[in-house]
Amino acid sequence: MADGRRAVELSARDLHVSRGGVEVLRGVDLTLRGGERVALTGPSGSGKTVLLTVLAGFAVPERGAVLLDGRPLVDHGRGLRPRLGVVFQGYGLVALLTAAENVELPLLAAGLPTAQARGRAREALDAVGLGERSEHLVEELSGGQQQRAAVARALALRPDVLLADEPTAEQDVAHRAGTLDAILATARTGTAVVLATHDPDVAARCDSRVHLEAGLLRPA
Ligand SMILES: Nc1ncnc2c1ncn2[C@@H]1O[C@H](COP(=O)(O)OP(=O)(O)OP(=O)(O)O)[C@@H](O)[C@H]1O
Repeated sequence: MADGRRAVELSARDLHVSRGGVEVLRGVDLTLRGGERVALTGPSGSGKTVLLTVLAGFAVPERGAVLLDGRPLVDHGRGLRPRLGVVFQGYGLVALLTAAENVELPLLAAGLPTAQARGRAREALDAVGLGERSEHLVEELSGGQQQRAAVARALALRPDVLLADEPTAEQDVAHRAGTLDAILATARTGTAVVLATHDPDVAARCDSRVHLEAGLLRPA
């Protein structure tokens, strides 16, 4: 591993998840290793977001389990959060903080010294082309800029696993390429990346593709 991190393995076993009385996931299996970049495709409403939410530990499956390095997510306790970077639709940014403060927040929560958190935030914001806007409040940013701030927040964590839900959907062509480059580059330091996307060009840039349909995941 380039920065000394050990290889990670995230595995989902026989996931069954219902939403609104419908079984959205009907026995999903997935194994993801450090350095792998996997595109998650599937029709709108097929359950990509639901799957990412379960992989992130934000929702619990009715059946099956998600294991990080062989242990259930819940067993990792507070140590789990800095290991998982997430970019979800809606972004979850704090509107009255600046972009930089939003990126620094989880780093400080993970115990990083302030100067180091600032440095990492700056680097991540630069990587997604948001350096010049870093001192702006989130509420002053456009939708696309907010999405890039959310990507920067996940990148700055240097997570073992990066789960991203259509992370370039709001971007123009130039920013789409740059943001995608920044996300995919994390695999070089051992991060495992899952990228839900409707964009065939984005899917093509990943190492492998899985397709979710009718509750089941298959290679694409
Ligand atoms: N909280 C909820 N209550 C009821 N139904 C839900 C809930 N969350 C998701 N669903 C349903 O679960 C299914 C899967 O939704 P999900 O958002 O995971 O799809 P998706 O593949 O990410 O779609 P898209 O590509 O449009 O983002 C949909 O039918 C959706 O209506």
